[in-house]
Amino acid sequence: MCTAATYKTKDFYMGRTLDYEFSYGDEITVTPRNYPFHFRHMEELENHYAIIGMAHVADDYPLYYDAVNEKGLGMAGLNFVGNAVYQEIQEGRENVAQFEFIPWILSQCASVEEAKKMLAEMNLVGTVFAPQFPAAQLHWILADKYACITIECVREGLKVYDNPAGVLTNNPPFEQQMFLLNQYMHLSPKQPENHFSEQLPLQTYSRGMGALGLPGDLSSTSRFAKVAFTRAHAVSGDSEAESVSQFFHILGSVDQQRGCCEVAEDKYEITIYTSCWNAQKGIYYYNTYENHQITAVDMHRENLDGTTLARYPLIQKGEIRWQN
Ligand SMILES: C[C@H](CCC(=O)NCCS(=O)(=O)O)[C@H]1CC[C@H]2[C@@H]3[C@H](O)C[C@@H]4C[C@H](O)CC[C@]4(C)[C@H]3C[C@H](O)[C@]12C
Repeated sequence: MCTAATYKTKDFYMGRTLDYEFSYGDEITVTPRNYPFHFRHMEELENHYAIIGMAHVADDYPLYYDAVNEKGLGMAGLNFVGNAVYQEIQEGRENVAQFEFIPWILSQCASVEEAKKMLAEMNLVGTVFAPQFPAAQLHWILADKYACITIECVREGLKVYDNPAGVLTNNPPFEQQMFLLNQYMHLSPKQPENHFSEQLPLQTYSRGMGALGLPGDLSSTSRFAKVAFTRAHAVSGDSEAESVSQFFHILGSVDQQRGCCEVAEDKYEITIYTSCWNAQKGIYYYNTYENHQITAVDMHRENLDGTTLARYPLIQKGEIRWQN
């Protein structure tokens, strides 16, 4: 399972949890402007926007999971197993392989508006990067500080939805996730009043009772509701430290602890990493399951006019700060 969200204070932030039972070998990867993208079914792109994000690098190619470009447009791919259906190659269209989708959009679009125009020309195909990497069945959240959309390629074709919740998890399709939110419209951060019965002396006995009924399990629909509620009510100061800290708390509301989601005997899905990027500043923050310290990589500290990838393996080891 995975969860992605957007968040706005003075700056615009976005990020995701990556929940899985194993890691592909993830690295914060900066693709500079002159790294050539050799697309499988389209012309090579020699110059483009710089990108920073989490990727598995194979044969010097950044297989991005989530990323943001220097214009502040960000995108994340989340599992959509059983529902993602890629298209057949078609002459006269932009045939984008699923693993090229994030680089193709982020290298060329400065905004969601621009991306929507590119999506109208796109044919998303299932071409694999290499035999050992079968096509990942994903759907995507794409956002800048003005707009957020969800992109799903299903049996009926490519669907693009406005995403007013600013949240994405996994199955079922996005429209159903949004519909299910109707169930929770009575929830509130304020304490409830007794509408149950005037004849009964009902009282609140604990703080937080306004959100009684907000799900806490790890299913995709429950995480969608939990994080949508948390994000909608999150309050923080405008500073970078307060905003980033609050963002990690928002996604922390759907953190997966080892042992609670068994996917095979003795195999558990966990939150491998949580990311948060400041879209305007091009800074990528993350922490990992064992390392709660927030670590940052700033794209603007790299040579963005270069031709080679800059790669930073995740710092996985946590440290305890002793006070005595
Ligand atoms: C496993 C990751 C998604 C995690 C997730 O959504 N978990 C939910 C589990 S569940 O459905 O709810 O059960 C996805 C997100 C991005 C994916 C990677 C990216 O798409 C980049 C390449 C794409 C290649 O086709 C496969 C390898 C790969 C390197 C992908 C491996 C894997 O599928 C990743 C890492």
